[in-house]
Amino acid sequence: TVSRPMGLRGKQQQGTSRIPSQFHKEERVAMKEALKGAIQIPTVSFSPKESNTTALAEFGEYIRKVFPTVFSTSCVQHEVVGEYSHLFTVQGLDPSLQPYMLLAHFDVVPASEEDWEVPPFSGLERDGFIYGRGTLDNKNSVMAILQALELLLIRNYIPRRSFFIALGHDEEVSGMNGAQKISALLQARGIQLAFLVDEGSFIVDGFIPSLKKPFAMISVSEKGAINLMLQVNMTPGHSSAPPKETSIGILAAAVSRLEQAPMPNMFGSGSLKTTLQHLANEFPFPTNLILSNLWLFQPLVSRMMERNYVTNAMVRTTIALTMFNAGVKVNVIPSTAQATMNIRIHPAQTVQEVLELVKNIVADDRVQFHVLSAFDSLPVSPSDDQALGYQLLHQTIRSVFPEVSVVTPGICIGNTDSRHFTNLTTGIYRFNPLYLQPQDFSSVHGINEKISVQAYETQVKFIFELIQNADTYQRPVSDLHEL
Ligand SMILES: CCCCCCCC/C=C\CCCCCCCC(=O)N[C@@H](Cc1ccc(O)cc1)C(=O)O
Ligand SMILES: [Zn+2]
Ligand SMILES: [Zn+2]
Repeated sequence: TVSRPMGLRGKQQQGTSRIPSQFHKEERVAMKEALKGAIQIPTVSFSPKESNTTALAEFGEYIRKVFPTVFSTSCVQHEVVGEYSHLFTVQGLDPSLQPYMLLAHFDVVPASEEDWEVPPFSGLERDGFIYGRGTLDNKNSVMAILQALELLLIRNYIPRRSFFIALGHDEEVSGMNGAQKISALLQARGIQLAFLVDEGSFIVDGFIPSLKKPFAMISVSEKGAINLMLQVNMTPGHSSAPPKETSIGILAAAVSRLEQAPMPNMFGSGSLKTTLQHLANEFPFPTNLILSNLWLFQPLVSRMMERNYVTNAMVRTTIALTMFNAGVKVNVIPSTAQATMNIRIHPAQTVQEVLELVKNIVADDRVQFHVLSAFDSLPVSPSDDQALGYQLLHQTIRSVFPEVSVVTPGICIGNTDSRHFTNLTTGIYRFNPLYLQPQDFSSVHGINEKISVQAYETQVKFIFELIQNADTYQRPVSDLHEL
């Protein structure tokens, strides 16, 4: 099956000639060196209250230095928002075209030196790969977006359609000071976006064992989340005469019950069904037949999806126990035990429904529930012929990755800064133009995160083409029919 972007037919551009996405040797060297320099700035978010603010400020200086044309061209306005985040407004020639946004973040999660093959903030190049925290999540996007714009401006490109580039500084700790403030600022200015492109999905390769070909998944929604703290208070005392049950034991039994009772499989009411239907013909016999007849084989396929952690996360609400605290001394029975968990909510369920299920599984009145934060899954963005953002991504994937034959909508199992922009657009697309294999996925927030020089160049090329593709006068197909 060769899937085609159906919504963008006819003439591509009027007036301006297209700039080929070919870069000189010196430009290619400069772009990889610029990425290495960005990786060397340790812009770590430790918690909502603790980040390396010196590095965040230094990053602002760094992008000014390496992208001088972006900062000196009159059609580009630059603002710092929330102290460290950046908002660029690129003024297009035609105000009748609705603007869009390219979104990325330059804060990173911490990395401990000793586990890595190369120091995580070295940006070292080895065997064609640039190593370091942020090479996939998400300084690659930050740098590629600015790099593509720099190269377009150097070639005297002036966009027709206005667009915003928003670069968050606190995505890894929820985006409240960066992305959310940028969103509020644009809302106050009365801006509505045609669409937005952020991180959150890839050209995925090797996540489904019998599927040999990679496919591009554009995430059109993301799971909801609850950070939940469970607490048990009991009478403290001397460990030499312990009671039958302690706060630690009661809490441990409660969280163990949660681990033993997974949330229900929601495959039947989720978008993974659509994703697999798009992919059906790519599978060998008999999986192709099974996936083409989900009305019959749904129970079988939903069980197959549970077999690996990533596809399992796509069919159900997941609960990860992430913090466990109790006790101060070996011979003191503590009064309080606390366990914190990170719950990711499947779109077919709500925060309230999940909390109800969790309480029923714990089924112990001595366990208190404290919701630290919670939000439902994000609205599903359109992926039909009329969806401009989706169709532009599809078109650009086809031209930059001609070997990728399937582009499919999907769901992001993590959360992204894009969730702060639902007030500005219904078209939120999470897609990084990079191949991702399971071992790459493990390196994100893990060890030895790296990007190949060639993959980074291709990411710059993708954005270079996407910006030009967005300068289209083509209307969604249904509008064309009305003309
Ligand atoms: C047929 C299906 C095959 C599926 C293959 C899927 C492969 C994996 C593809 C994408 C990976 C998902 C990448 C997730 C990016 C999420 C970025 C992130 O880590 N975000 C943080 C943000 C956050 C949210 C809330 C907080 O309080 C702090 C941070 C996250 O934890 O989600
Ligand atoms: Zn990220
Ligand atoms: Zn991350």
